[in-house]
Amino acid sequence: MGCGVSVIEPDDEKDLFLQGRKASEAIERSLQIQKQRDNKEIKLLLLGAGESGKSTVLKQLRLLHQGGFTNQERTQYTQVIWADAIQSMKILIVQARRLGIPLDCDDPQANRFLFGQKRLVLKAKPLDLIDASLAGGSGFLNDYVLKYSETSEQKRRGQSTGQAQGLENSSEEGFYQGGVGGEEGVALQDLSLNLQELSQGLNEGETTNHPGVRPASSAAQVANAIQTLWRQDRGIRQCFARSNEFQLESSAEYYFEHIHQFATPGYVCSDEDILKGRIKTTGITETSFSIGGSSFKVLDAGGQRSERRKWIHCFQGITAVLFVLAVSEYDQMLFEDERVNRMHESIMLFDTLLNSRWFADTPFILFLNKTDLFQQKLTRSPIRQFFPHYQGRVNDADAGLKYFENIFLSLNKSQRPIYVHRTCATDPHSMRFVLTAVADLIIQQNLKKSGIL
Ligand SMILES: Nc1nc2c(ncn2[C@@H]2O[C@H](COP(=O)(O)OP(=O)(O)OP(=O)(O)O)[C@@H](O)[C@H]2O)c(=O)[nH]1
Ligand SMILES: [Mg+2]
Repeated sequence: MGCGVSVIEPDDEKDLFLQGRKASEAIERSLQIQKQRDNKEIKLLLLGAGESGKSTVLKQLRLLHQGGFTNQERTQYTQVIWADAIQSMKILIVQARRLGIPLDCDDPQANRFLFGQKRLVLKAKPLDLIDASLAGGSGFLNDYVLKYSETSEQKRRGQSTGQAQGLENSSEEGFYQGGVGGEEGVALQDLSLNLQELSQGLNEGETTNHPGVRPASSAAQVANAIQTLWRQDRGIRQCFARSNEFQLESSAEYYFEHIHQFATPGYVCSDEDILKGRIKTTGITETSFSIGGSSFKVLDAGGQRSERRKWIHCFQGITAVLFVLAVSEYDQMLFEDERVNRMHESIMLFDTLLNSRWFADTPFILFLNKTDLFQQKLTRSPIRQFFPHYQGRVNDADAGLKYFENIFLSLNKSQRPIYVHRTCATDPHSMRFVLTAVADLIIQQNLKKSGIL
């Protein structure tokens, strides 16, 4: 904010009262100028739980209005996706064991080849196979280790609660605490997924005796092994179909289908890869756009619980809130706390934000996102199993979406309309229409608010 300078005339020099008055007038003028500037700029705040698709929506805006992504981002995503792909396949192998799903690759007698491929994947060390500096340096490494260090599930949970700063007694407390009750009686699932231990176990005596396993495997070999397991092992597919029962990247299937490209040194991600890739947002990013002659500032906030305590810092002067709900996650648990259903978390979050004093006059737009994944899972994961009040048919996507939409709309305690869109944030074609409609709506609302319409 710029500060005006008050000019002191010679006659006024000794008149302290006049000097003071001029100084406050100058400050007042400068505040007015700032306010006018703020009124002109549209501030759109993206909120929602972790992994709901906020940053993907922002990526679509960048494709539409900013010419897309930089080369540095494209190489960064190659590294991150490659590492996530390896780890995602490891997770499927280990989870299959936990869930009692027999894997074709588990039997060295029946299928020596697949067995060898499994060993290759389990022994692969993603951090040795990628260029960590291109992936985002130490920030990436910290997040990455936390993300995949299964023994830290409790730590993840600890980080998501009890660290409230300055909001302990406020009514907004709910949006970072998650509103979850006591821990009594809740058994922590031991996923037996400490991948480090797993790799150590392998190193102790399992390295030399099996055909197909080489001590040091190249990226191409690991990629090949992932592709083979994905295509040929029926147990891996069965386990994937039950991935709502554990934590797996939303785009794991895409990574496996395109595994060789991510393993190729020097590969530069396409727009589609970047839309499918995931880098968790930490803090709040601000991106400016010019849309339809209006200046937009889009604020993208990290949605995981530990990130939400930062939200309040950007609640002032918001023109509209765009709340992103991953509607497909009605059968999944939070990454931060595997006792809590993701849909329940989003409902609580939306309720707290929509009815908070901060946004009493702010328009809300609700994206029912990940409709593609929603549609795909309806039959294998019936909504009624998780939401017993649901009356619609099992595979009726429209009824399912309407059901969740009504739950969210029923939380509205004000007269404000809530604008709802069904979205697949990774699809540039449909998002172009949705985002154009949203921008038009916000521009109109802003003009009305500033008295121009
Ligand atoms: N299939 C599918 N995947 C989606 C969709 N929207 C987002 N994703 C994927 O979901 C993952 C998470 O998306 P992000 O945009 O990073 O989620 P976020 O809300 O920004 O997450 P935080 O930064 O942790 O708050 C990414 O791998 C996206 O590609 C969708 O509509 N369909
Ligand atoms: Mg994000």
